[in-house]
Amino acid sequence: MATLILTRHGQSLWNAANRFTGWVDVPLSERGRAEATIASTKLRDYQVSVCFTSMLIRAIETTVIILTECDEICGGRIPIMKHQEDDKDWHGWDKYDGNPDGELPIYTSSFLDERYYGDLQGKNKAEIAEKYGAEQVQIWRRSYSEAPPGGESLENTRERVLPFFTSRIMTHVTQGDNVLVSAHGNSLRAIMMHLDQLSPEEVVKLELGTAVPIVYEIDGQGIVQSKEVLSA
Ligand SMILES: O=C(O)[C@@H](CO)OP(=O)(O)O
Repeated sequence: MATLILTRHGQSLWNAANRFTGWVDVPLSERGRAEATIASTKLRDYQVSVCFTSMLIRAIETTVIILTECDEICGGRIPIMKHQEDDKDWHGWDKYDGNPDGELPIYTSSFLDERYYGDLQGKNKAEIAEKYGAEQVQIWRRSYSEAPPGGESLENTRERVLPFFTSRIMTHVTQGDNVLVSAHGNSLRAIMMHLDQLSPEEVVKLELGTAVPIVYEIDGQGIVQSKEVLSA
């Protein structure tokens, strides 16, 4: 049995400004950093041995705050960023003869990035709802297969995220490693759709709070045995 912790990043400066963000690399707000610190406290009784985060700074900041504000979760190891090690362009600059047992790897991957929001990126959500109607905007934001103009649908996001999740992340989980994943509303929705066996109709209602950890216990066959949302 292993623990898989999923967490959406803390509030970003564009979440606070109600702007569509997608792949725009916006950092956490002050509140977002505080939310990540609270998440860290909630996770103090868990120990992880490998972490994954998207390439976007809001997810990376959230991971680092969780691991360093309450370092029990690292089990005495030092967290080290491992940037795109799978990438053919990775040039190995962070290679050194260290002590891997004393380190907690944090793998970054663009497969975990937020849904690409296309032409909506940077636009204010309320202004777009005024222009196109609240119903249309809700469909762009939450439907499974309808993509926002020029962007990715949740279905497209799922096609991008799931192969990485099953090949890289679940491999650790089924071997018994406790894993922390920090990502985004829509990339995590895709993962949770798979873990919770949600239909396209059911996933429409799934909303994730900023920096709220979701803790799964998963057996060696990859079957979910329990799920707990560590909300306030
Ligand atoms: O703007 C975004 O990238 C996302 C997450 O903040 O928004 P939404 O909730 O509309 O998917």
